[in-house]
Amino acid sequence: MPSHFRNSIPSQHFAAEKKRYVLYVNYCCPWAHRTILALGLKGLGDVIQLVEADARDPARGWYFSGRRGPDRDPVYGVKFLSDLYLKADPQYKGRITVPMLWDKKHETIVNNESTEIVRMLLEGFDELLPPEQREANKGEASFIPQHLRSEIDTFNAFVHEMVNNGVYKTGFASSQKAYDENISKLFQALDRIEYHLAEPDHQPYLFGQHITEADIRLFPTIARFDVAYYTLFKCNMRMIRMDYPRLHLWLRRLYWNDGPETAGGQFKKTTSFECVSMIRYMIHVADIVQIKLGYSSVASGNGIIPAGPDPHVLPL
Ligand SMILES: N[C@@H](CCC(=O)N[C@@H](CS)C(=O)NCC(=O)O)C(=O)O
Repeated sequence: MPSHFRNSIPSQHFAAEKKRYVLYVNYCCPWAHRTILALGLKGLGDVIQLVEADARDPARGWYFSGRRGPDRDPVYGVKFLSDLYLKADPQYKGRITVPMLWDKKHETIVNNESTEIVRMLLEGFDELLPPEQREANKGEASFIPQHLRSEIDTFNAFVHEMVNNGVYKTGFASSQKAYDENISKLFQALDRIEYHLAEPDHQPYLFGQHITEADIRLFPTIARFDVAYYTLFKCNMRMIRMDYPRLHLWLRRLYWNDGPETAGGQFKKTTSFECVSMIRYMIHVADIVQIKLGYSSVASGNGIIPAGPDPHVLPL
């Protein structure tokens, strides 16, 4: 279902301003993860407030439990994310999703579509940053270099459909036929990315020497693959660590890199395997939602967290 709030920053109503916007996330959610990554990599921690809704209620959706994140929304003191959706639009009947970008000035939702939020974070706040951190001044090191823009857009669209969404289509297939079709497409897509990474221009990162938006959008799915999707979503034809040497190296390079290009280790710091149950919310069991527990509750229905793989990400 398409997201409902689709405004941009900067635009006539939504200027890029420090401390005006709040990004609501959950660390288990791969769509939120990409926005948390973009925020961290761009060094926007002082510009945009990051708030975690760490739990999910079967009837009312995401809320602030106080276990990992705050016990109330720090802006309005409400308990449920749905209160903010209804504040933005009292008639709203759509899904209450994270990530969600909130504007404190107009007291409304700017956008709740992760692909668009990522673009805004990467490019829309540059006037507030020091000149050397602005995309226009970074040349080939920018997150979406001019000469690669259409290639990155095409790659992102493919990854979105076949991989980011592909694991869900496989995991939640409601017939054997749908499962068979989706798992086959998913692994064909992973094979294609493995092949893409064989090109000298596509190493060490997806588009060469510098981390781009394409890396940011693929990482949350691949980081969860062996740990959650392989078993719990039955995406088990091949494993990243066993069967995709280039993709595995790409994953570990991003995960273990704590230098300036990852703004001090943003890929590792933002990947929370401990975060409660990635899938629990999908089967409508109320609890904290984190990657491993979350997924395990959904798939098996009994909340048992699998032991492996150990370690979650192998050393570089
Ligand atoms: N198109 C959205 C999808 C976001 C999404 O589905 N988020 C999930 C968490 S991983 C969610 O909030 N689900 C709650 C629900 O559907 O009620 C995006 O990419 O931002």
